[in-house]
Amino acid sequence: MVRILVADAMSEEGLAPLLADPTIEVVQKKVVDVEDELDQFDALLVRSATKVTEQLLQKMKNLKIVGRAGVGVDNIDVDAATRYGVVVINAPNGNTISTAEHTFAMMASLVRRIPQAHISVKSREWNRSAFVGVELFGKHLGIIGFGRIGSEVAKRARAFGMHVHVYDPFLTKARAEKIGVDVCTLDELLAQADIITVHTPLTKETKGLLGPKNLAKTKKGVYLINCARGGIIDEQALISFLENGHVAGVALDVFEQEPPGDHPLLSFDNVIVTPHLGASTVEAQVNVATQVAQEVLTFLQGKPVTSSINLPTLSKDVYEKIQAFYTLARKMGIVASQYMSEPVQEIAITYSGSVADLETTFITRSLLAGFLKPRVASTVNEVNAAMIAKERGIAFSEKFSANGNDYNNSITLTVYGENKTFTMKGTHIAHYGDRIVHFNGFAIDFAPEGHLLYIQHHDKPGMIGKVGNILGDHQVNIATMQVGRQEVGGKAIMMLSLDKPLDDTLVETLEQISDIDVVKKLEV
Ligand SMILES: NC(=O)c1ccc[n+]([C@@H]2O[C@H](COP(=O)([O-])OP(=O)(O)OC[C@H]3O[C@@H](n4cnc5c(N)ncnc54)[C@H](O)[C@@H]3O)[C@@H](O)[C@H]2O)c1
Ligand SMILES: O=C(O)[C@H](O)COP(=O)(O)O
Repeated sequence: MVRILVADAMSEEGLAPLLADPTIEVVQKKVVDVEDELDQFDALLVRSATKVTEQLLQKMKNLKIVGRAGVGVDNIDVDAATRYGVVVINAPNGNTISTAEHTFAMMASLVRRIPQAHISVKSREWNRSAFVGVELFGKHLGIIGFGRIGSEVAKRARAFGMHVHVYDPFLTKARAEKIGVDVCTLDELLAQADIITVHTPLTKETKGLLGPKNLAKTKKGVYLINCARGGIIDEQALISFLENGHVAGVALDVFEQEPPGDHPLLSFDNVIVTPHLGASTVEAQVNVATQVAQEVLTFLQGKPVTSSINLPTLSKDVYEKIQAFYTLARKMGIVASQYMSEPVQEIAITYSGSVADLETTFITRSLLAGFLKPRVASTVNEVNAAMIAKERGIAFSEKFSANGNDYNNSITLTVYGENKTFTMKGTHIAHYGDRIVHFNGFAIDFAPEGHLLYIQHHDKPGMIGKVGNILGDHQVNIATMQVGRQEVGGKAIMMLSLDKPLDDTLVETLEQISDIDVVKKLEV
């Protein structure tokens, strides 16, 4: 039974596919209420309230995936999740419209002083002259961060007859032209805008982006809005610019610390606030919960997820094309790691023929995960394989060749160890399966699966018989056997597939046969 912890409030309608699955148990409780069972969950679903820290990840030993029902993953230690091999997914566009609409609601409320007027009337006052606002029509709106939400805000601003200026260092000219906005520098935006709204993620670069220096470049009487992340507008600087009257008003949905407690900003009459409500609509919550529930289900069924933060993203089509090579690569990694039972410095992978045209990042990660699995105690998978390889000083590279060299497709793996180099080549043949066609300098043809026994020997009559007799005497049945040699009387190999794993003592017995140089058990 798969167990999923839903740690923040989420739409039941969105979670329906998980709740309806009889193989899944969904527990809707806060982390503190399931402290004793944390190691029993396979998946964790959160919004922004639950902090997915390294400590929590350590406790959730069985965790495979974290689903964020929303956009921002700043409450999740993605690096730690990656190290632990935990996939992190989000629902990047389910709440875009709601947040853009909330931004607009805040903008209109801010310039027309609706929250203040509302409180006044509720206090039985009727003071019309105290609440004279300004129009949005004809005003210059500066949008910092022109992604999903920023661009939806722009569409609405244009409908209101506003002039829209956009600053986003990663915005391509083509996209800006398509949407028809004025793209400018940050300084130009700060100088022109009557109202500034921020829609960036909170990063090293955007933290304090509107701080003392940049706020000083804004027009006197500017209005500011933050429905993105607390800290993009520096709260201390904001207090100074409100106190000196430079900033006419501020609308905040987010804070550096949430909840903000008794924050000085809350004392200003011209600061209007909501408790992180951008995504809090029925529609957005159904959207984001549906997106993560579907993705988690897909992931638990062993299929590729499309909105992962720490995995290469694959469409279903691409996944179907790479699936066979993904499996072949994994097996090649497992075999190579066991054959090269020594420190390794570099792994070079060459994709040839049809596989060279595919998205190989995932295939490479699969190979690395296979290679590292026997060498590391912790979980290793596609999520953290590249990171673990780097941590262990194992460089890896990919090369591509259109020519499949006698095969429609092939993957050649070269492993550079401290004392030797090992090469193998594999191919996937439709309706036949995975085959290893070159192994350690020998042409051969075997399926990389089950209990394999590799023997390198001198090409002499009777070698097969000697090996066969010993295995037979110990009740080890040989399922298949492939042989190869470099030249008559030279070095030769046997690759046996056995019906059960071999004891180490038997390996030692085989090593003692004269003219046998190498014996390796390979378990795939
Ligand atoms: N208040 C809420 O409830 C709520 C809801 C949803 C999203 N959000 C937040 O809104 C923000 C935007 O979300 P989105 O879905 O539009 O994200 P997005 O990734 O689509 O857009 C972010 C944009 O910011 C730009 N950007 C990055 N660094 C920048 C910088 N230094 N200067 C200027 N632009 C920069 C990026 O190029 C990108 O275009 C995020 O912080 C998200 O967490 C808040
Ligand atoms: O990043 C987001 O998606 C928003 O901040 C929404 O957060 P919430 O799911 O906690 O409302």
